[in-house]
Amino acid sequence: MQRLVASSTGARAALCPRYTTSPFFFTRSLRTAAETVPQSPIRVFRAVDDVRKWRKPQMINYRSVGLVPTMGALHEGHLALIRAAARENHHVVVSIYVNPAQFGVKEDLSSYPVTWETDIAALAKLDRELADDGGNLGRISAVFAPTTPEIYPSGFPGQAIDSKGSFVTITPVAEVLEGASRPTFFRGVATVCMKLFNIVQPEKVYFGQKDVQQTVVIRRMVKDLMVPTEVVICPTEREADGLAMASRNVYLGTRRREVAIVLNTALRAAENAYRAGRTDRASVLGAAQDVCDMMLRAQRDMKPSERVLFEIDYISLADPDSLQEVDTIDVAKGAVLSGAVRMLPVEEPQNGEDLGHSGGPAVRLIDNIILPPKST
Ligand SMILES: Nc1ncnc2c1ncn2[C@@H]1O[C@H](COP(=O)(O)OP(=O)(O)OP(=O)(O)O)[C@@H](O)[C@H]1O
Ligand SMILES: CC(C)(CO)[C@@H](O)C(=O)[O-]
Ligand code: BAL
Repeated sequence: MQRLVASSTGARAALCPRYTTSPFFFTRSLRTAAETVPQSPIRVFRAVDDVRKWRKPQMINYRSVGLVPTMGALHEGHLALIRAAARENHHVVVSIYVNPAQFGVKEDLSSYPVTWETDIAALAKLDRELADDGGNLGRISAVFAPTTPEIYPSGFPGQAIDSKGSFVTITPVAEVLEGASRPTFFRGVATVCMKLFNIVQPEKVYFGQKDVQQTVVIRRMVKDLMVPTEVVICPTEREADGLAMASRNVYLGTRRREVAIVLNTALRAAENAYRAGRTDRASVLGAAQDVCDMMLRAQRDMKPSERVLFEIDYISLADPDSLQEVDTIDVAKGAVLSGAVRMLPVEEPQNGEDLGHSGGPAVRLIDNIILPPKST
């Protein structure tokens, strides 16, 4: 039988079994319970220090960690990266952080989809799947979802081009293509990725081919700044019609979703030209341009209440290492075909029409196809 001790601690012990007269246990029991994703053992870390405390023993015990950086609004593309990381690492850490520094001042930071509850439910479900599959080395051990003051301890430097702060810049590869349209984008990406790599200290980091220039920038950063991690690139996951999965697809709504395939259709036409033996820029990119022109003409022939207009930002044929434009494809190296399209808001929205997330603003989508080397 438990004896009640006549002290204030003892009185509390009678009311609540978590309190005991042992000073050691008393101290421990007052600690806040670690946050986890509901119905899963996945820890949720908000603070850099907590990640470091968790990481240290893994390092001492030679347990490998794979990091999957994301901005949340998770879809199958993200889950494929996590699956790849679980196959190759004892622990997977998924970061979810909408990094304001990579958004231009006029970009969609304020409306970027934030779906924390569905994201963590998807992670819990995937983690159970990973546990049941004997082919995996590890599972999802943690989600790192920091706040902006945590990630920018000296204060957030701002989103402006001339912001002052501690930045990582990777030039010239970050200045072309996406970097030309979004001048602060890769400065923000490289800076936050360097921070994430320093915090988590992963053996491997996982990125999607969908953001091809990002993969080139991160590889270059890791190489030039001697970051001790391996960059793994996973293939682009696509919808059934070929549209690259992307968090921003939720902005599209039904009408624009059908036409959003234009970029992938154009890139595939260019790929076919290469496969058919064309290596000159005019033929390869001409095939893509023809598709864009034809699809835009077809939309312009429709009523404003039914059509979808779009603007091609760029379609590029570039060297795979430098991302500089090429006039002729060096078949020993192959090339990167990439592009960006701006889907304009629909005209004359109809009553009850699904316009997409946040009322269907203009949305910029990217895609790419790697043209592989050919043996001569
Ligand atoms: N369809 C996809 N297939 C494979 N990887 C993807 C895909 N979409 C995104 N990723 C990768 O997931 C990681 C996190 O990307 P992010 O959270 O920005 O999602 P996103 O879908 O690219 O968002 P956005 O719509 O803003 O471009 C990146 O490495 C990105 O390349
Ligand atoms: C790599 C990344 C998570 C950095 O914020 C982001 O650019 C993304 O989601 O691709
Ligand atoms: N995946 C790209 C993130 C961005 O556009 O900000």
